[in-house]
Amino acid sequence: MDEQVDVVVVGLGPGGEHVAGTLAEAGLDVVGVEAELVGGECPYWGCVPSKMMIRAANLVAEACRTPALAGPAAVTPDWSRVADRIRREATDDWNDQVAVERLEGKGGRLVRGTGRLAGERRVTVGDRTFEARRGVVLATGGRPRIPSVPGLAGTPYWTNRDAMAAKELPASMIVLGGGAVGVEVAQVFARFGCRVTVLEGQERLLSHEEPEAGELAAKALRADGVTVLTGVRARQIVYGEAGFGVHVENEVLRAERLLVAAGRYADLGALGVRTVGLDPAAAAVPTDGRMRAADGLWAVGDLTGRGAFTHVSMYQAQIAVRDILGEPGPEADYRALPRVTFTDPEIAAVGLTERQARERGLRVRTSVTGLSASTRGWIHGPGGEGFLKLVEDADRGVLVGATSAGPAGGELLYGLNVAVHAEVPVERLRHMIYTYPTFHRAVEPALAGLRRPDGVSARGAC
Ligand SMILES: Cc1cc2nc3c(=O)[nH]c(=O)nc-3n(C[C@H](O)[C@H](O)[C@H](O)COP(=O)(O)OP(=O)(O)OC[C@H]3O[C@@H](n4cnc5c(N)ncnc54)[C@H](O)[C@@H]3O)c2cc1C
Ligand SMILES: NC(=O)c1ccc[n+]([C@@H]2O[C@H](COP(=O)([O-])OP(=O)(O)OC[C@H]3O[C@@H](n4cnc5c(N)ncnc54)[C@H](O)[C@@H]3O)[C@@H](O)[C@H]2O)c1
Repeated sequence: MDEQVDVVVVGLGPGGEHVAGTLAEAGLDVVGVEAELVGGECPYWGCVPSKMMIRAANLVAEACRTPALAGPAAVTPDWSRVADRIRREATDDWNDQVAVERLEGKGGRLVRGTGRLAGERRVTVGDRTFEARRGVVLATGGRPRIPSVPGLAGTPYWTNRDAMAAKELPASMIVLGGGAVGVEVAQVFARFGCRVTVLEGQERLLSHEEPEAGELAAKALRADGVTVLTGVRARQIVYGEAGFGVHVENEVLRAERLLVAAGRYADLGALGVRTVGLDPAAAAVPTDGRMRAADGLWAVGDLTGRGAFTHVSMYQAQIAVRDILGEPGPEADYRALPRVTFTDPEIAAVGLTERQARERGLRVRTSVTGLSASTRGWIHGPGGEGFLKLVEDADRGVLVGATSAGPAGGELLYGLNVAVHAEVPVERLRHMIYTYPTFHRAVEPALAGLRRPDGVSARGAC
C-alpha cells in the first residue's frame, strides 16, 4: 500500500533540508528521504570543513608575514588541531543527530534510504512507496566526477570527502583539477607542509572565472610552494607501493596521494527521472522560475545546474517553498549570482565575466584596478595583493559582472553584488562616497576606468 503524504523531499542537503523543514513548520505532512547524512555535502565534506581548514592555513600564512611588519612569530603548523576541530565542531564526527532532531523538531519525518521516482508524485525508498498529494522535491545534489583517465579506476584516489576527513596530511599530493575544490585544498595542504602539484586541463586555474582570477590564483599557489601545471592532461595513472604516478606529456609526476577535484555530476538515471518524462542522460534537471521540473515536481540545488553553491540551493529552496505553499514572490533570477573561492587572496565574482557578456552580444566596457597599488593594499603590505574588475553593459550603463580578488575579496563583493542585482546605474555609483582607506575604495577608480572607449580595459589607482 502506498503511504500518503503531502510532500516528499528526496535528498536533505542544504536545499532539501530547508524545503522539508519549512513545509513541515507550515503544517504539511512532509517526508524527507536521505541516503547519508541530513545536512548533505556542505556541512560534512564541503563548505564548512574546508573553510575551517582555510581559516587555520591563513593563520599560518599570516604568521609568516609578521616578521616584516611586527616582528618574529613562531608557528608550528599542526594538522591534528584542524582535523580535531573538524571532528568536534563541524561534523560531530560525521554524525547527523543534531540535524535529524532539527528536522523532526519542525514536524518533518525522516526516512533513511535511497529515494527513486516511480512516476508522477511517487517515490520509492526500499520496499516503501510514498504518494505525495502536493508533489515531490528533488534535492539530491551531485557527486564527484571521476575522469576516464586510463589506470585511475580502482586506485585509492581521494575525493573531497577523504581530504576533509584526513587525520594526517600526506607528504605529497597531486590534485587533478584546478577549480574551486582543487585550489582551496591545494593551498591549505601546502601551507601545512604537503608538497602539492595541481594539474589543470584548461589553460588557467578557475577556468570559469575571469582570466585575471586564474592568473592570481596560480601566483598565490606558487608563492605557497605549489607546482601549478595548466593546459596539461593526465594520460595514464599508475598506483603502487611508492604511491601514485601520473603520466603527463613527457614526464611522470609522483605523489603519495591523488585528489580528484574535476567537477561534480548528478546521476539523474539513478533518480528515476525517466518515469516522469525527463531525460536521464541530461546534465541537470531543467526548472522554470518557480523551480518546477514537471507537474507536481520541483528541483533545487546542485542538480539544477544553476551554480553548485549552498547559497544557490538555499535561494532556490525558498522559491520552491513559496510555490508549493501558493505564496506570491519573485521567480528565480540568476543575473547576480555571487561566488567566492576562498583562497588567500579570496577570489570573488558576481554576474557575468567579460567573455560571457561579450558572448551575449552586449556592448561591454571593462576596467581592472590593482589592489596593492591602493592605499589600503599598500598599508596591508604582504598578502595585500588583488584586483577589482568591472564589466559594464555600456548601452544600459549598469554593471553586469564584477570580480573582486584580495584579502577580503568575498566581503568586498557585497556592494558589487547589490549593484549588479539592483542594476544601480554606473553614473550613480560614481557619485557615492567610498570610505578611506578600505579595500572597497578601489571601486571608485575602477568605475573611473570604465569611462574609456568601448572594449579598452583601463587601469586605475586609488
Ligand atoms: C570541498 C567543497 C567545498 C565547498 N565549499 C563551498 C562554499 O564555500 N560555499 C558554497 O556555497 N558551496 C560550497 N560547496 C558546494 C556545496 O557544498 C554544494 O553546492 C551544496 O552542498 C549543494 O547543496 P544541495 O542542496 O544541492 O545538496 P547536497 O549538499 O549535495 O546534498 C544532497 C543530499 O542528497 C542525498 N541524496 C542523494 N541522492 C539521494 C537519493 N537518491 N535518495 C536520498 N538521498 C539522496 C545525499 O546523500 C546528500 O545528503 C563546496 C563543495 C565542496 C565539495
Ligand atoms: N568556495 C566555494 O564556493 C566552493 C568551493 C569548492 C567547491 N565548490 C563547488 O563545488 C563544485 C565542484 O568543485 P570542483 O573544483 O570539483 O569543480 P570545478 O568545476 O569548479 O573545477 C573542476 C576543474 O577540473 C578541471 N578538470 C576536469 N577534468 C580534468 C582532467 N581530466 N584533468 C585536469 N583537469 C580537469 C576542469 O577544467 C575544471 O577547471 C564547483 O562547481 C563549485 O561550485 C564551491
